[in-house]
Amino acid sequence: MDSIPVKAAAVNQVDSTDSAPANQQVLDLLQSIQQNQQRLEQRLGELERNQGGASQSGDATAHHDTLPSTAHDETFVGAIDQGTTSSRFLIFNKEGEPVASHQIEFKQIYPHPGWHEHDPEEIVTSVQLCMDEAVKLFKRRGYSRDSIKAIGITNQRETTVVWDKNTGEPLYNAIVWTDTRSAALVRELKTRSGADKLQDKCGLPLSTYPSVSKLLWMLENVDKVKQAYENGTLAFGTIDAWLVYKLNGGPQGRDGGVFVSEPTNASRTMFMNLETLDYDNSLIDFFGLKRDNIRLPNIIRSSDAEAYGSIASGSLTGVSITGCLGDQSAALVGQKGFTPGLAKNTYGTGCFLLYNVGEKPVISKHGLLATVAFNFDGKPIYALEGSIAVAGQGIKFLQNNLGLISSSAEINDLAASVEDNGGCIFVTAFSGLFAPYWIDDVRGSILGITQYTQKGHVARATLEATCYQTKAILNAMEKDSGKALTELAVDGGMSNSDLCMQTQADLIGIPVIRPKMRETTALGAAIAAGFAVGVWKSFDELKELNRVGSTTLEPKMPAEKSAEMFERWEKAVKTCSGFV
Ligand SMILES: Nc1ncnc2c1ncn2[C@@H]1O[C@H](COP(=O)(O)OP(=O)(O)O)[C@@H](O)[C@H]1O
Ligand SMILES: O=P(O)(O)OC[C@H](O)CO
Repeated sequence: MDSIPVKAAAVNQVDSTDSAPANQQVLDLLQSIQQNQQRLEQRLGELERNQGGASQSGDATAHHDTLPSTAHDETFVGAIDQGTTSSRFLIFNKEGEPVASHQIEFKQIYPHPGWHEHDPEEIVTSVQLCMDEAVKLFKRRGYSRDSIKAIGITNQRETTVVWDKNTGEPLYNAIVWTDTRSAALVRELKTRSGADKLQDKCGLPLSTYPSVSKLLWMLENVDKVKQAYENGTLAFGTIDAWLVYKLNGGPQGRDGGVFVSEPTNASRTMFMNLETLDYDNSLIDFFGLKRDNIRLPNIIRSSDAEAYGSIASGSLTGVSITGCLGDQSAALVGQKGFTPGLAKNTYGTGCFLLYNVGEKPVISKHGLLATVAFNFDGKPIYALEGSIAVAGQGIKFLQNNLGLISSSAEINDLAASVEDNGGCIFVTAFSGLFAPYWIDDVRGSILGITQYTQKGHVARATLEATCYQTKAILNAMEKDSGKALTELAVDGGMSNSDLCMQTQADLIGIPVIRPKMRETTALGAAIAAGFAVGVWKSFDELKELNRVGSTTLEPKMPAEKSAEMFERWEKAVKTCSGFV
């Protein structure tokens, strides 16, 4: 919203000391104009605060009710958050407060049951548009574009893009992390010798989830991809690599294209060795790929002032990209989970619990993943991860497929219209079940339906499904780490639901802490970028960021009741396993 020019000059020209009583009317009129002007400006301020840089579409998850009182010559860091359902760009000040943002939902492509694609070009254009719109808003608020010192990127992980290294042309739609088309291929891989040793090296179990299975499917099924592989022009990357490449200008960028990734993303391909933080030929061999035929992005640090290049076009042309993190690692950083023992759970499209385990990876024996939390300075920090494939996606299903609600936020009223789940359990296994179960022959199933079941029960069961899986993950984490969490930091779109977060606290029996500013994923990317250019210099400096105004949800349900609910969930999982 542009500010209305203040017409103060005419008012100021009236010198009230000269005024004869006959002029009183004029003075009163001028005073009333001045008061109106002030009211108008106040109202404008309010409107902008309410807009708060909020999203332009769908589920606005911006929570910036107050406009930070920052001096306009401050330093800012931009953050691109390229998620599964939307792209956003946020501009943060040094206090970690977003001062402007823009969000766009983009097309979800479901060509067949179990298939899920994105258009790689649309991903890039949505990001560019978000940057341009957020910068417009930023400038309208009186800030200078030159005060944006660096840009960080955070992104949906595992989603796989392949393109021609010479032309920059995508060779197929991006195959999204949720996609299960490679199930048969994965079953075959599991029978190969050495399959049981993979996780020790790369941290992930064989499943349809990591990027490699998506790449192998394309190599088997898409002629253009096969051909590029044979010609040695096949570039493969996760969304971070694709975005950095395109934002730098593609093949016209520096050195014929900036082609980099970093460990929190590269570790999700199954090609990266967790200890060396580099591609491991034994992993690549296992998958039957020829290293020379495939161009893999260089793995660099998550925070780097030079190597990520800079924005080649649009309103931020010339601004350097200096940090990058997969979205779940970024959320851990944004929640300031820098020390071992800290954990966060992000309820987005899926839901991902990351637990900082320190300087050595922990290979799970109980269905969790080992992953890189961040690598800012060459000393990587690792995390144990519990990945849930369907969280907010279940809510979107009720909205888009069943028409039970018309916006995500409505699920809360619908779920609150009933007292409990009425015996209903929704195993939201649209992509099979991920951690800690890793069952790929199960599909979404609603159990326990009777004549008594109402829409509200299904809504409640949808929210509860993520909470049960979180409980199962925490149980596994406790077994792997030998420690129990004492509280759980949460964020992500679905954490907006009080009912869901209360259910979560009830089921896990520990407090759930939700920050006021929930764009922690973007904040994490900004931190990675800001570190590289000295906006922040130490973890200590970040302690106070986003601390004020958090909500704590204490467990209220009797332990026996929550144990009984969880037992029913586990029974439901067993009941529908093996269905496919
Ligand atoms: N008020 C709300 N209550 C419950 N769920 C919500 C609410 N607002 C958004 N969501 C859910 O949050 C998800 C989006 O969260 P977000 O963190 O933006 O995810 P992503 O990064 O995966 O795109 C959507 O699936 C949506 O259903
Ligand atoms: O889109 P989100 O936020 O659910 O995150 C996607 C994950 O990175 C997939 O591993």
